[in-house]
Parts: sequence; C-alpha cells; structure tokens
Amino acid sequence: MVRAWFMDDDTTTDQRLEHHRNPPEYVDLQKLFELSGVEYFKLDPVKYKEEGMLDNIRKQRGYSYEDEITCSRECLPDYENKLKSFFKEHLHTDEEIRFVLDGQGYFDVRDAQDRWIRIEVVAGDIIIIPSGIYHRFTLDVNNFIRAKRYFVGEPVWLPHNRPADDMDCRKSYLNKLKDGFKIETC
Ligand SMILES: CSCCC(=O)/C(O)=C/O
Ligand SMILES: [Fe+2]
Repeated sequence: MVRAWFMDDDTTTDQRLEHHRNPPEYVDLQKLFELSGVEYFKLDPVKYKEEGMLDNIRKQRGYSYEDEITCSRECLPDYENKLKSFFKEHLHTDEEIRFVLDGQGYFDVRDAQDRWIRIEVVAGDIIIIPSGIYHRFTLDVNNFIRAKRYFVGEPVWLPHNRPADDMDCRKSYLNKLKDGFKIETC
C-alpha cells in the first residue's frame, strides 16, 4: 500500500530522509486524492504485462508516448543538476505520469492548504500528478529509481518553478480543487 504523510518543516537536514511530523500524520489514498487530485495505482512490478491493467490505463487515458528514466549517479546524465531541478518546487502544463519498475523515491505535492504531502513510490506504483499542482521529487537514501514515463502526445518535460500562479494550468487546477476532484470517465 502506498505510504503518504504530511511533512515536517525541517529544511536543514537531508531531503532524502522521510521527514515525518512528530507524531507522524499519514494520509490515505482517498484523502490524498481529495486534497491534491493525485491518483495512484498498484501493479505487480514483475507480472504487470500479463495482468493487462497497465494497457487498460494507457488506453483509457490516451497515453501515446512511453520511455524509461533511471535516476542514479551512473545512469542519469548531469545527475547533480537534474536532481536539484527535480527538487525545486514546480508545476507542469501536463500530467506527470510515472510507473516505478525498480528502486524508490518521494514525490512531494502541495495540498489545498499549501502543506507538503510526501508520497513514497516503490516498484509497482503508478502515480499521476495533475497538471498545475506544485510538486517536487527526490530520491531516498538509496539513490536509485527506474521508472516508465507516459505522456499524451509529444512529451513536454519543462518544469515551471514556483511562482507560476498566472499560468492557465494553475488556474484550472485550483478550480478543480475548489469544485472537488472527480475521476474522469469517457
Ligand atoms: C522518477 S522520475 C524523476 C522525476 C521527474 O521526472 C520529475 O519531472 C519530477 O517532477
Ligand atoms: Fe515534475
């Protein structure tokens, strides 16, 4: 089961630690969706091809692009700078979709009250981060993750660092947050 929790305010220690509040305050999947619009699916990281659920999700959501990213010192070109930019608070004009094949890391998202929620992702997790939400990513202390990335159409990876409040995708995200997130069906 995915683990997610409200983060502490400590910005002085290693970003790759869990950064729980004291006592820890966990957020369940339903609450995570209501507070942020983040969606999550769990697949078997070994048998996912036979299971067919990934194909269903891809077809339903129209993901036409797929590639793979490995974040490790050995595999990711310009590792230090890339990790710095992943951890800068930013948003995208499109959803950020990741399917973790191996390793782990943390996606941090801002909720409606601007609190950080830390979401731990491990092998088998699919996370869908809405367009227009402020978020960031860090590896954990193991410094390794391998994930598939999906996109509708030609991929746009460009991060827009906070503040980006005038962007249309930000305004539309805030409207959805106000109205309450609903699962979109065809
Ligand atoms: C696990 S994929 C690396 C993080 C990333 O691609 C991104 O855009 C973070 O916001
Ligand atoms: Fe991002």
